[in-house]
Amino acid sequence: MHNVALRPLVARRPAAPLAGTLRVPGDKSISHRALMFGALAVGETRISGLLEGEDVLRTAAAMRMLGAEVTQDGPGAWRVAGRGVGGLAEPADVLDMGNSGTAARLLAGILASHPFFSVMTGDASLRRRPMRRVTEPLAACGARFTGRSGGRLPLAIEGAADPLPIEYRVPVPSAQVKSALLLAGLNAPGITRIEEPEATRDHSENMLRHFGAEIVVETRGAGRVIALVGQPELHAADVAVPGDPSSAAFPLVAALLVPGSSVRITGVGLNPLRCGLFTTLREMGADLRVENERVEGGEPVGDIVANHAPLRGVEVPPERAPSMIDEFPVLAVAAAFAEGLTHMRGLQELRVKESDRLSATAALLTANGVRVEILGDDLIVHGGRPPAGGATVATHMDHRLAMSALVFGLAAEAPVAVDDSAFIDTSFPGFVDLMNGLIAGPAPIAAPEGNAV
Ligand SMILES: O=C(O)C1=C[C@@H](OP(=O)(O)O)[C@@H](O)[C@H](O)C1
Ligand SMILES: C=C(OP(=O)(O)O)C(=O)O
Repeated sequence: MHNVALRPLVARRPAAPLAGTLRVPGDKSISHRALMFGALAVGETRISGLLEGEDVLRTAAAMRMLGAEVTQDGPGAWRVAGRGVGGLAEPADVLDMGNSGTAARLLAGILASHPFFSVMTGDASLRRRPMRRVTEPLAACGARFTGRSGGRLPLAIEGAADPLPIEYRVPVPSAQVKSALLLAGLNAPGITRIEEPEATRDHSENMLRHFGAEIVVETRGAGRVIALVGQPELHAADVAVPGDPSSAAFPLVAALLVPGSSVRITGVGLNPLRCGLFTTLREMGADLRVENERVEGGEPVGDIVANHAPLRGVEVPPERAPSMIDEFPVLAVAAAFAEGLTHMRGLQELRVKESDRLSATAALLTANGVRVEILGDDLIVHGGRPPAGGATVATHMDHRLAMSALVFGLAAEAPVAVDDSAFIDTSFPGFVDLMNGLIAGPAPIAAPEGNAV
């Protein structure tokens, strides 16, 4: 349990369908990277649309502690005056990455190849998450990591004085591990070569190119090999952060589930390595359209229109998992309202997120009257009966569980409560107001009687 006051909420069926046009906050993955690459570039990087969620604010604070000048000019508008590759300075205090796996793991890569001592920690959720997946391969550049049992945070890091380039095949599909190694490779002479057996989100690769690094990406089977030439001069570059498809998932699924709804979400990032949920929902019969497709800041972007439609269960193949890894809790909610079985395969990575999302998602649905099975690393949701609702869901310091449970409550027969909504701010500040703003009449998401939000 964390030590700030809990913020319970309850969601109930709205008096009217969801309708309107909205923008979701900036992409979390791209926001972290814009601040980090900006700090490693020479000159001033200007960022628009930065996600001002807790996770990204932790990265901003860490970059400041490492000597970059990070300034907020207005909502979403930030500037980073960088120190150049290898130019960051020893932090005077512990780097606290809060709830953010991305911030912690990418930062480990940066710290590994800077010749100074640092200590990193995080909140109770992050301190439970595995870090050896980055510290073991990063040690090959000459860095030393000392952590708690299981290699967990807090972690003491002695960065390499003369970092070596790394060659590594990432054993799990993880953009965080890949990105940590690329960040370390930036300050090593020679070629850092990373192979991933399955393609994962490529925002680091795209942004490295955007900042002037030499990087070659080759397809190998279902995966990729990435070769980065070390010690480039990165040049400050402007970054326009698109709306986060992982955040868009919540209003979008809510619109599919609440009868009569029609919602347009503008400026959503449509990187193909992030679009597995949209593909799956279409296969389920969802009425989803993409309009105004365009490229902004090197990433594909479009407006998504979602209209309520009946859904049917589908098989989600394991090779699709990396492209929708954060969307399984909300897909499971959609599956509960679909006709028939939805079988999601190959979800082992869900066990090491902010919570064990495989068992917590199953618990969310079971508590609310939906039949669910976990078979090895697969999740099977039995749809077909109107989900009852009525439970209070334990969210385990996990923003995606909290938002998924509230979306469930908007369509279930009885209201659904969450024990704590505080962590929603890590990725989707303003979520509750934005959802309530789509509905005419009394706010369907609110504090339970007798609780102030
Ligand atoms: O690289 C990134 O920005 C992210 C990668 C994914 O984690 P893994 O690399 O652990 O799969 C994802 O779950 C996380 O929300 C963001
Ligand atoms: C897994 C997530 O984030 P992170 O790993 O950065 O904590 C997420 O946002 O769903």
